[in-house]
Formats: sequence, C-alpha cells, structure tokens
Amino acid sequence: TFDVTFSTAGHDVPPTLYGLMFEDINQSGDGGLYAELIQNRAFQTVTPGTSAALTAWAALGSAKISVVKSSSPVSSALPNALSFAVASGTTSTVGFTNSGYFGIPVTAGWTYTGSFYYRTPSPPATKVSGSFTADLRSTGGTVFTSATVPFTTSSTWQQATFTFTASSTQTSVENLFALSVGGSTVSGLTIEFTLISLFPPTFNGRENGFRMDLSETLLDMKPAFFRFPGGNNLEGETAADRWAWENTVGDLVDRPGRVGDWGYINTDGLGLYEYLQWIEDMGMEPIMAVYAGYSLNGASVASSGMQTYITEAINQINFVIGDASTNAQAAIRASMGHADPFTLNYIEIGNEDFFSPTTYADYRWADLYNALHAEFPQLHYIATSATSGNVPTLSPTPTYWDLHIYSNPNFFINGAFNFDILSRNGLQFFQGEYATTTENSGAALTYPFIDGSIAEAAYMAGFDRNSDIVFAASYAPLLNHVSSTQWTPDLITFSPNTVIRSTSYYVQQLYSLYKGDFYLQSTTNTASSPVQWSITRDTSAGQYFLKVINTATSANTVVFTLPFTPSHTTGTGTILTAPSGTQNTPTSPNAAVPSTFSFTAGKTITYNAPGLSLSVLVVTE
Ligand SMILES: [NH3+][C@H]1C[C@H](O)[C@@H](O)[C@@H]1CO
Repeated sequence: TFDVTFSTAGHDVPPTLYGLMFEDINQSGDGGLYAELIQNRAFQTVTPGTSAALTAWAALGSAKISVVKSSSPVSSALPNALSFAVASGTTSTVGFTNSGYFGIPVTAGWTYTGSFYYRTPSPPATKVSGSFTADLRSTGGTVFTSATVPFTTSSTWQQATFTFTASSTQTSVENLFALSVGGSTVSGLTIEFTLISLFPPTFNGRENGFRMDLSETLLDMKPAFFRFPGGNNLEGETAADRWAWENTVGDLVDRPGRVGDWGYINTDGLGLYEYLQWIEDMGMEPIMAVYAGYSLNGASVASSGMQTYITEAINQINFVIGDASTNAQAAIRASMGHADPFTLNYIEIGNEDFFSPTTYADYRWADLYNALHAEFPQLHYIATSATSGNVPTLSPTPTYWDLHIYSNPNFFINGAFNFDILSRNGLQFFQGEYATTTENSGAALTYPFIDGSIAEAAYMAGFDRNSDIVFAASYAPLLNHVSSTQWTPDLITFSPNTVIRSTSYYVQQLYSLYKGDFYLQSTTNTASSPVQWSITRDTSAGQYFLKVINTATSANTVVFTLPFTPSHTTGTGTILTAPSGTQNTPTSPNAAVPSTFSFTAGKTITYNAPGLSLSVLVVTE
C-alpha cells in the first residue's frame, strides 16, 4: 500500500503543458490532416515523361495520358501538366482517374468540392464545346455521384469548378475520382490539365482545410499547442530543400511544393496560413520552428550565408504577427483572410541541433536569436541542441530548451524523476518529442502497446510534478497513414476513412484533459516505485485530479489523505488498463479504451489500481 498525503502547497501548472508535435511524416499532412483527396494533383517536382510522374493517375478508355512540361504553364510554380490525348475517330468514353492517397472515402451526405485547370494547347479552328463528367466511382466502375462540367476549347488556361454529393457511404475506400467525356466530342484533341483537386467537407468548413475526423480526434485531447512544421521535415536534405514559408502561402497555383524529408512530395497546400488558421480554430497556440541553417545531409550553412535565413525567419514571423498595414509579409496574411495577427509566443530555432552542435553554438543560434529577439523581443526562443536537462553552453544563454527522447518502457519508468533532480536555475523545458519505441527486449513497435503507454504515463507524472520547469510536452510522431508509414509507433493511425486511437493516445488525452491549473505537492516517491501519482487542481471548478499510475502487472493500493474533507462523497474516475502487450490496431481498434468508475470520496480515499493502469480520480470539494 502506498500512503499519499497531499498539502495545499504547490505551484501553477502552465496552460501550455500538453499539446501536439506535428510534421508531415507518414503522410500525416498530405494524405492526412490536409483534406485534399487527389494525390499528385499538380505534378509538382516530378519529372515529365516518367511513370512516377503519373503516380495515382490512370487513363480511362483509349485516351493516352502523360505528364508534360507545359509549353505555357499555368504558373511559374506549376510547370507540369497532364496531357490527355484522344485519337481522331474515337467515339467511346475517354478520361482519366485518380486513386487518391491510397483510397478515397465515399460518405453519404458529403458534398465534395472539385476544381481543375485545363487548356487546349492547339485548339481546333472552330471552338469545341462539350462537358466532362466528374465522378466518384468504385475501382469496379460503380458510380456513386457525379457532376457535369462544361468546357470550351481554349489555348489559355481556364479553371473549372464543380460539386457533387454522395448519397451512400462506402465501407471500402477502393474508389477513384474520374473525369470523363464522350470520345466523339474530343476526338483528335489534346487537352492539358493541372491542379486537379477534390475536397470533402472540412473542419470548421474552411476552404483548403483540414480533415474533419482527424481534427475532431485531436480536439478531443484539448491540446494547448501545436509544434510545426517539424521535426526533420523543417530541415530539407539540403538548404534548398528546406521548408521555406514563402513557398507555402498565397494561391495554390503559386505553390511549387517540395520533396519532403520522409520520402514523398509535399504539396504545401497545407501551408503556413492553413496551419495557423486551423491552430486558431482548434483553440491551440503555435510553437513555430524556423529553419536554422542545418540540413539532413549534415551540412550547415556557413556563417557568411546566414543572412538569407535570418531575413526569411523575420519575414516568416511577420507573416504571423506583423502589422498588415505596414508590413509586406503581414499584408499577404491579410489578403488570405486574417487581417489581425495570429497568436504566437514561442519560436523554435532549428530542430535537433545536437546533430550539429558546433555550428549551432558557434553562430547559428546566436545569429538567429539576436536578430529575432531584437525584432520580436516579446517572443520566447527555444534552443534544440540538448537531449537532457544538462544543457550545453550557448550564447546568448537560452531559457527554453526542446528535449527529445525515444526509448523503451524501462527508460520511462526509471526516468520518472529526471526533472526532479534538475536545479531550478531559470531554465524551462519542452519535452518536444518522446515515445516508447521498442519493448524492453529491443523489439520494435508498430503500434503503441499498453506497457509502453503506462510507462509514458509514469514519466508524465514527472511533467505534472515539475511543471514549474516543464512548460510543454508532446508525444511524437503524431499520425501515420496505414498505407504510407516511415516511422512507428505513432499516436494515431488512420486510413482514408478510419481513425485508430492508440493506447498512448488515451494517456496523452487523460493528462491533457485533467491537467488542472495548480499542482499540489504530496508524499515524495522514487523512480523505482511501481506506482506514481500526481495531484492537480482545477481551481475555478473546485476539482482535484488524483492521477495514479501503476506500471506493475499486479494491482497496487494507494491511500490518499486529503488536506480537506470533500463535500461530494461520490467521485467519478476514468481508467485506462489492459493486459500486457495490448495494442489498438486496425484489426483491434478498441482493444483498450478508457472507462469510467465511481468511488467514495472522503478525507481518505483508498484506491486499488489494477496492473498496467492509468487512473484519474476526480474529487470535487
Ligand atoms: N527523427 C525524429 C526526430 C525528428 O525531430 C523528427 O522529425 C523524427 C520523428 O518525429
């Protein structure tokens, strides 16, 4: 039995304590949160004439399709186009299809919004008018919904738009978007297409917005912050490939896209504005990274070359918080629909610069910090060259540090007091990435498992307890598409029409929902204990959140002695527990889900915590 008495002494819990780390990894942006359903919609960064250039596209009927460098591109950002050639004398239906990001969801009641640019490089002497049919169909050819899209041949680019509404819900995502036309209408013609787009309804109805079910899944965690755009995906293989904010704003037709750092093309349709608008809609605040001159090929920008990136970072921040009436970058933000500045308090300078500590310490940190702090003294700047609380020497001395740790359950159980032992010297820590990535045996994990998730919960009791120096923490990576994954495990696994909440998702959710605003000191404990606890309070609600983590496989009893006698003698608790090895997977998505229970609340509360469990007992004064 563990006897826990707690006092009314303690410290505030920062409102930023639990949030989300994001980068476009595992198709978590394109094909995930970003709601665009068409993969390879604008043939960005592909090599014309190659089969890879046609990824996700296929011809319908006898038409010939290929990706060409248009002789008159729709924009300088999008030089490529789909060339659709119909032989003379064709009479049968012709067209082309797109298979989406490994499938396309068909959901009853959804009105889909589509558009495409098209032109006829060599229009016939007499204009030809006709109409395309845009539809959603099964790979077997069953059409679920369609729209007629009139067109007239023209050598200049036109943009067509359409909508259609699905009347059925298909459990299979083996569906295609198709554009087709009667062969006789277009026989002998070659028509170019690009930026062929299809959106489902989006979160908060935002144009060019985010996928609803994934947004709702994240909203259910009430996350306080969103770290973006990376992570490795900020850095580029080279400086030229980095995530550069300016290429991600403005009209979609002006966004070139880039080769992301996880093996697939980033359309950058999910760009800086879309991130910020969604973060605001979700009630979060950004922790925004700026490129700091180090890329994944191991090269650092020379000191003499830093000004370009300093200017870029200043402009990136001005896009977010500048005055639209006086600043050019802020004026772009206003023109996109957000005249007022977005909320911004934290800037991360680089990512994992412990891989390039010398250049970071010699000049990259100072160059960026000094310039940004001078321009925006109100912002907090986070350094990234530490992996633990024993931080390296940097000048100027950083206050904020982003720490990353990926390990096994034993690390998180034995490390539960890693922050207790740090001196309070003014440093503030962001545990920006952490996860149990292997079993204690070293075996890799494809999905989180209950043993690792409860170990993470033990470590997180340390975040609550030390939230006087831990201001933010986020599990990583956040999301993975079942059909395109480069890193496991991940917090949330998704397909085009399903979302699986892992056991670690529920741990993150419970800590975030029951964060409270004040931590109450209690009986000290040790890392070797199988039971960890944390007591926080929601002061305005007069509620106390007694978290109990039992990392043993057998039950353990905790007896709490409160510093008061609650007037409400019945309390409600929530528990996540499961047999060792349990995982939520696509075949067993709900193997372990939280459940609620009632308990008797008094000056003392005896709680029998099952093996491998995280429980939150809510006591009302
Ligand atoms: N390598 C990990 C650390 C880096 O910051 C992330 O991009 C990766 C997982 O999210």
